[in-house]
Amino acid sequence: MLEIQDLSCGYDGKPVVRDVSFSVRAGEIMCLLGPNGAGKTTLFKTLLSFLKPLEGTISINGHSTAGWSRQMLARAIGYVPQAHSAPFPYRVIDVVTMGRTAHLGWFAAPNAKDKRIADEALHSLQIHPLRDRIYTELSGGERQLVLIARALAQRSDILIMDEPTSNLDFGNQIRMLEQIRLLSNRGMTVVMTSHFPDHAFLCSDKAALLRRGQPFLAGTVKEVVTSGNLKSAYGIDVEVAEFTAANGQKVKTCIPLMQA
Ligand SMILES: Nc1ncnc2c1ncn2[C@@H]1O[C@H](COP(=O)(O)OP(=O)(O)OP(=O)(O)O)[C@@H](O)[C@H]1O
Repeated sequence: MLEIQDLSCGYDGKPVVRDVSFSVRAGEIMCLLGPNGAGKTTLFKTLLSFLKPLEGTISINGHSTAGWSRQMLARAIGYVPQAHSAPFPYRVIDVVTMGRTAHLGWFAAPNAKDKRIADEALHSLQIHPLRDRIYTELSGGERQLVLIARALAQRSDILIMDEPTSNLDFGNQIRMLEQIRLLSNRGMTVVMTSHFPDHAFLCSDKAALLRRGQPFLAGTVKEVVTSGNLKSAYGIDVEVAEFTAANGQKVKTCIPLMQA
């Protein structure tokens, strides 16, 4: 569904990220890991066409996205930014309806169908009670869910999520990962970033690792999230452990080893 081949991206002709190739199929989740400044946002900006690729191709359902209008791309890919403070105190329903922009013609205002789709998105995430609340008065976790609802209202098949768990407490991080898993169960393709390799174990089918000055890695979570790869990316010693929980669930986790 989403296929990236030999992609290099960066600024002013200078690559930040080189030779990136991966594919994510419908209903799969890919977790993109990498240290600060490795180029995760730069790669996302390129996937979303805010930056032109320096080399390589991005294809959706076998069609290169080069030359697609912003509207065509927005219908194919929804973007969920980190929960942010909106400059104006919009109501939640208005923020979510903004997700319909890609489907509106020039100067057209959202109609009853757009409002219905926005309401459906709120229901599907079980946050409809927030409908008439003011976005800027919500907690970080609630805002993040509203931004996901906005992307769902966009009705794209692919979701790009920039650190969907940032600013969330421990419980809400896990609830957010469960929510992402539910979206993928409905057939959505999700590419998300995280600063926690455990999140790849918890909810991803695939993982990718951007490392400064080293080759890009992509594959199954088991192939990519290894102690050696994490050490080469983050410069710390990490052990990957597996244990069986009381309910029989097998869980893998990364254990950092302190030097001091
Ligand atoms: N507009 C820009 N012009 C030039 N260089 C930029 C620009 N934006 C980012 N960079 C540089 O590109 C590199 C990658 O930045 P990017 O924001 O993509 O990293 P990241 O992996 O998303 O980092 P973080 O995890 O800290 O958010 C950094 O060295 C950064 O300084």
